[in-house]
Amino acid sequence: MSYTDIVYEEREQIAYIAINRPEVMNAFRGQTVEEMIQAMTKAGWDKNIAAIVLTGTGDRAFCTGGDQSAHSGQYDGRGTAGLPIEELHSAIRDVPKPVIARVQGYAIGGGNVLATLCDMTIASEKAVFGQVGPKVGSVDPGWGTAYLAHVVGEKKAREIWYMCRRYNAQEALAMGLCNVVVPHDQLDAEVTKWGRELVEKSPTAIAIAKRSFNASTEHIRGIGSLGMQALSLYYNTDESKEGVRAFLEKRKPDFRKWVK
Ligand SMILES: CC(C)(COP(=O)(O)OP(=O)(O)OC[C@H]1O[C@@H](n2cnc3c(N)ncnc32)[C@H](O)[C@@H]1OP(=O)(O)O)[C@@H](O)C(=O)NCCC(=O)NCCSC(=O)c1cc(O)c2ccccc2c1O
Repeated sequence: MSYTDIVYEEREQIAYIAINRPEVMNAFRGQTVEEMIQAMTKAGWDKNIAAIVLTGTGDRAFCTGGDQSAHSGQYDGRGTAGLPIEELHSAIRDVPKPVIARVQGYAIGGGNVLATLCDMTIASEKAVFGQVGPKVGSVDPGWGTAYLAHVVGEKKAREIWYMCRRYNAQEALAMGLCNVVVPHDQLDAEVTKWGRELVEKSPTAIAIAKRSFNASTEHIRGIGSLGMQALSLYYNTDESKEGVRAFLEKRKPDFRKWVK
């Protein structure tokens, strides 16, 4: 398959999937998510691949979530809310090998959810993490909220979602949102080092460990798919549309005007 929205590479038994939409800070549209699912599944079930690195091209953004310019009530792809994002989340969870988020810039909105869902996160000191849902008329009702609480704790997860603040790499490290922070120019060397170490490990032991880690949070998949139905209805409200309009018009949203 040839890709338009991502770059896919394999080096030294490590697969690299990079969102390649720097003009929108590596935000994803329907096509992007389809390609990511395809690449994640291909790498995930290839016995020669030991680890998968998920990242974005350029220096500004890992991923800033849904492409707001491809959003008018619903996104432009398939799936409950116009993006097959649940399938991508499932692919990251289900592939029997470690997925590493290489975060070199903004990991915001749905981009933050992707980084959270990866098995491990390696961040550059320039990385910025955060949620924007309640600022732009959206929310991730499964992995992005409930699973985040497993990763950083209930209080911090609620702060992240309700307050929509940005967190630098050191703050993310302190709350357990990433595994390590390295100087920006050493990020690729660090990612390669972790990848090479994984190549040396027993693939079956790692697959069993991953499934075992997954087991205790598997119920969140159901919460997410139920929540996606609600999100789809929410996207069609004036309250949600106000968030998208305000972002594109570069102004503060006035949600209270639209609450029914
Ligand atoms: C990332 C930012 C914090 C950066 O802020 P900064 O001030 O540095 O830069 P700008 O705001 O001026 O942005 C520069 C440039 O990039 C464009 N851009 C940035 N993000 C997006 C985006 N997501 N979509 C489209 N375009 C984007 C921006 O418009 C500027 O373009 P110019 O042409 O004017 O230069 C800040 O940009 C920011 O907060 N971005 C908001 C990101 C956002 O709203 N994300 C979507 C949240 S909702 C979501 O992610 C989501 C996730 C899911 O998993 C879903 C699943 C199913 C359905 C829906 C889902 C969903 O909505």
